[in-house]
Amino acid sequence: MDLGAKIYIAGHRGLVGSAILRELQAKGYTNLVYRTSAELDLRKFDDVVKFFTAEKIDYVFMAAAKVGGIVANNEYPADFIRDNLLIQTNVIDAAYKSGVTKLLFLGSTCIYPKLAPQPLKEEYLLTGELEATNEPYAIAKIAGIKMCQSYNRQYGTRYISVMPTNLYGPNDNFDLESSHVMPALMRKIYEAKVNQSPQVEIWGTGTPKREFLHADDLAKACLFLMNNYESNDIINVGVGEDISIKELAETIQRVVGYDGELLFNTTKPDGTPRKLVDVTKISNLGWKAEIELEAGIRSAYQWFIEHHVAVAK
Ligand SMILES: NC(=O)C1=CN([C@@H]2O[C@H](COP(=O)(O)OP(=O)(O)OC[C@H]3O[C@@H](n4cnc5c(N)ncnc54)[C@H](OP(=O)(O)O)[C@@H]3O)[C@@H](O)[C@H]2O)C=CC1
Ligand SMILES: C[C@H]1O[C@H](OP(=O)(O)OP(=O)(O)OC[C@H]2O[C@@H](n3cnc4c(=O)[nH]c(N)nc43)[C@H](O)[C@@H]2O)[C@@H](O)[C@@H](O)C1=O
Repeated sequence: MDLGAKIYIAGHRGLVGSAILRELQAKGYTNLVYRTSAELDLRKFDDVVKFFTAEKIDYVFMAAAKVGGIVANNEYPADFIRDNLLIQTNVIDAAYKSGVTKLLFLGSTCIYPKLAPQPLKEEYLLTGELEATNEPYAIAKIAGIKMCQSYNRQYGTRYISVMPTNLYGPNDNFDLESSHVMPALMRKIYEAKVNQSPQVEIWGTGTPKREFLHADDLAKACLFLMNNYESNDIINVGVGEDISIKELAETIQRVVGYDGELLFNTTKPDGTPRKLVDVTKISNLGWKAEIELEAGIRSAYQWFIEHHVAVAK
């Protein structure tokens, strides 16, 4: 991408989109376009086509999606499959119709089979049953991958599909009903400390393992891949290490400074037992994550205190 190329960051206020926007600005890209969902609802095809036609966009980072944690996915499956299919179909098709040079689509590691061998290699896509709690969302993501690949084959486009592991960082969603585990535990453990509660509730058994990548690392990977990756095949982005939810909670307890008891609520779902990604492919291209987990949690927690707690006062 030339520094003056016109770049659209879809979902620029979200966890991933805001990190991509910061990274593009830091690298000197100047011709950046973005819209909030109130300004441009990507579920509305005619509006999306009008936007792409008027803006003459060169590159698209596709970080707009209906996103949520395990319980939100489980309780609102229709919203997750419908909104994601609409958003990604409209953006991919409008990008093609308006002659976009290159597009980066973001999937997720939930596209891999629930019980696939670990670490998850890219070739395991569509080799087994998906995890039930997020199957509709995963099916939408798989449709997005197939749509990019099909447009590349039929129309000669350059659309790449990137599969990040679980993410965290600034502008994450801290709503306890709809968030992922990392922001949820930061908030719950912070509130338990402030309220001097002897216990804090953790969903599930605490035994599932997850891998956590800081959104700033993902943003760097996205720019790297936009500039260096052309294949039709999907590519994983992760750190190559995972920890149990119990270990995650203990790490957050250390960061927050709270030594109460962890109470595991086993009426809540565990989800997939493990989803560690194989990062051999991106490592061989010369990219690796830089932010160590506890340091990343410290900085994300600091962001939470400054933007949520301070604002609420
Ligand atoms: N968070 C994670 O752990 C992971 C995320 N991913 C993927 O990364 C991508 C970004 O996720 P993340 O940043 O976490 O999500 P967020 O929920 O933080 O942000 C999503 C963004 O999408 C925009 N958006 C949602 N609906 C619409 C709509 N109808 N029209 C226009 N814009 C819309 C929102 O815009 P606005 O703010 O203006 O409303 C928001 O900024 C997604 O594709 C997700 O699947 C993959 C793996 C893990
Ligand atoms: C990125 C990925 O994110 C989702 O999958 P997930 O990894 O299962 O999501 P999660 O972060 O919400 O949970 C991870 C683990 O953590 C446990 N857990 C404990 N306590 C809390 C808690 O308080 N909140 C949440 N949300 N989880 C908790 C929870 O029970 C589970 O065992 C997909 O739906 C899909 O969106 C997707 O692709």
